[in-house]
Amino acid sequence: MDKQGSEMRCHFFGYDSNFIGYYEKRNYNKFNAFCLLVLQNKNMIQSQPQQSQFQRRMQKIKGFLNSESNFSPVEETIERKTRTPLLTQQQMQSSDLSDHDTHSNNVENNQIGLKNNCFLDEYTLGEKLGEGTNGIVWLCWPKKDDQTKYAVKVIPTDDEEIISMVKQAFINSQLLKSPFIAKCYKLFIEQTKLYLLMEWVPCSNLETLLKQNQKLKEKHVQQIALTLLKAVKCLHKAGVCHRDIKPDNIQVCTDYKIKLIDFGVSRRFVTINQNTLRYNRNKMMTITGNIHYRAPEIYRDYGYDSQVDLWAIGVVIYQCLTGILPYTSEYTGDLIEILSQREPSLDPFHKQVFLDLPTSCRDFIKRLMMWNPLKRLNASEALRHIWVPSYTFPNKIKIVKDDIDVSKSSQNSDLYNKTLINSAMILNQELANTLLKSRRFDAIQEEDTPKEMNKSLEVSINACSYNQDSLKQRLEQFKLLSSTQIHQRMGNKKETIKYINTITIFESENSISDFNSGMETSINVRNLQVQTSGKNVKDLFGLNLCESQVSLTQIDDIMPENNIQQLQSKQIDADLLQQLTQFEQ
Ligand SMILES: Nc1ncnc2c1ncn2[C@@H]1O[C@H](COP(=O)(O)OP(=O)(O)OP(=O)(O)O)[C@@H](O)[C@H]1O
Repeated sequence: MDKQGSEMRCHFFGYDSNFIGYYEKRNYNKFNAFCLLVLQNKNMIQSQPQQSQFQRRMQKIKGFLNSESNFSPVEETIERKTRTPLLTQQQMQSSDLSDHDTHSNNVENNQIGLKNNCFLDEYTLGEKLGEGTNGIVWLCWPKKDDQTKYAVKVIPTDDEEIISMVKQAFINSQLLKSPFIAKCYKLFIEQTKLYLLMEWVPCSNLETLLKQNQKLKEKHVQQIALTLLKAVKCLHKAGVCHRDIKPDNIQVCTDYKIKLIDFGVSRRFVTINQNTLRYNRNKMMTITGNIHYRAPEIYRDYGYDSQVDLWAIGVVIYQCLTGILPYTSEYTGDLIEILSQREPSLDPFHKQVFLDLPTSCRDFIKRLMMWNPLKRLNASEALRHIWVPSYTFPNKIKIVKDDIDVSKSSQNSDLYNKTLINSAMILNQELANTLLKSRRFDAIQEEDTPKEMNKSLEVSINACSYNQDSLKQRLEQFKLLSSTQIHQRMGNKKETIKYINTITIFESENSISDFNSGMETSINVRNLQVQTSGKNVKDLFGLNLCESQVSLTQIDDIMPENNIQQLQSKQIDADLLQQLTQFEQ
């Protein structure tokens, strides 16, 4: 294609029913310039299979046009007020990450929008909605239809680097379809200003809410967490990392459902190798985002991935529930030093405001704020955590209904039961998930393992009487043991894996036999049975098998003694019973 014979890369830009457009990349000193060429009549590709194969490849490439190198400024010959093509949502919808063939209808719809009009020719500006570091956000509406309201972010700039970043952010936003992410409709790039036309989210910002109330009610935070996680799940599925999750970027509606805004520093971490057309997951290196919400791995040399968004969610939830940030310091340098350390800083989890939170909630936050991103929950896993309201109990975990003696349950504390069940569920789920996940890492070990070991874990609940210390100890053992096993497996070590088959919590009016010791225990002793498939596990508190202590969720205060006594007289609650009966397979 290059008449001078110099090497040029050719980039697909778009096509309509007749033509296919390309960018050619040329080097002008340090800038890469692109020429838009309408090169080829599509009909020149004769055979039908060839044409559809070509179109498939083009669709894929088009989806990855937005890598920084590909989206360099376009030198336009057409004289117009806007300097670059106005990118419409319709056009960008074609940036499909899927491997499947796209319907030709979609293809026909994707047209390049070269518009001559200015934003202010088409829209009227209304009141100011907010202000960020990059620009001011205004309410606006089309001149032709003043009933439809939008938000527009006006960014005063002619800096090519910023323009490129905003384009990147805009394109990233086009990949996302979630009710919990504010939509971006159009981007106008003018001589000295950018106009980003967005969905107007007529509600408060989380930052403002926190300033007004300091902290929020748990049930409201649960709703925020649920919708935020759903937004982030969608984001990550599309291969986009937000990288700036913080209260300012979370709009909270009256029902506490959120809309995520501001994709200013978002990044595509999934790209395609244009030669092989295979997906690559890329590590990110740039230190970005608000310092208080930055994950520790952002400061490491080896790069980070989308798990940084989960850390940020952990910090946001911590802040919403306690009214304080987990890591603070008078000097930014000190904060960076804390986060740069290899060893985790557990200070936030020892603060009284944190310890006052319910166990399942603390467990959730700790799992989101794991120092090691590999041990941190991802968005899908976090959505399955018991603390998140839409959590549906996985049918793999079985609780035997007959084991629940309702007549005796009135003596129990429903809260206490919930705590136990929750903890057991979380542990079992964690183990089950890890077993599933780890199968691909250690397939050979799986073969050596008896088949039934891969089956789901079983939880049976009997009515219980207990001794808190004994229970706590047992639960700790189970927790540590399961964590140990998990990390043993994740590390793909060769040690024999000992599985935990059953965890049983039971209560009896009569004396009961302790499974592990075989000792008889008295009436008011509550027991937790932990049955392992192997012999007694020698290194029960095998911290040395784990990469770091922080991987072990601390069960430090299941329930204070006086609370238990207080709650023992309460009836088991109807919801709990219903939940339990749902477990039946
Ligand atoms: N779609 C929207 N609907 C309603 N209000 C919005 C919308 N987008 C932004 N805002 C308001 O404008 C404020 C600033 O927006 P935004 O965070 O996008 O700006 P920014 O320059 O990227 O800020 P920063 O980079 O400092 O986070 C927000 O905190 C929010 O209150």
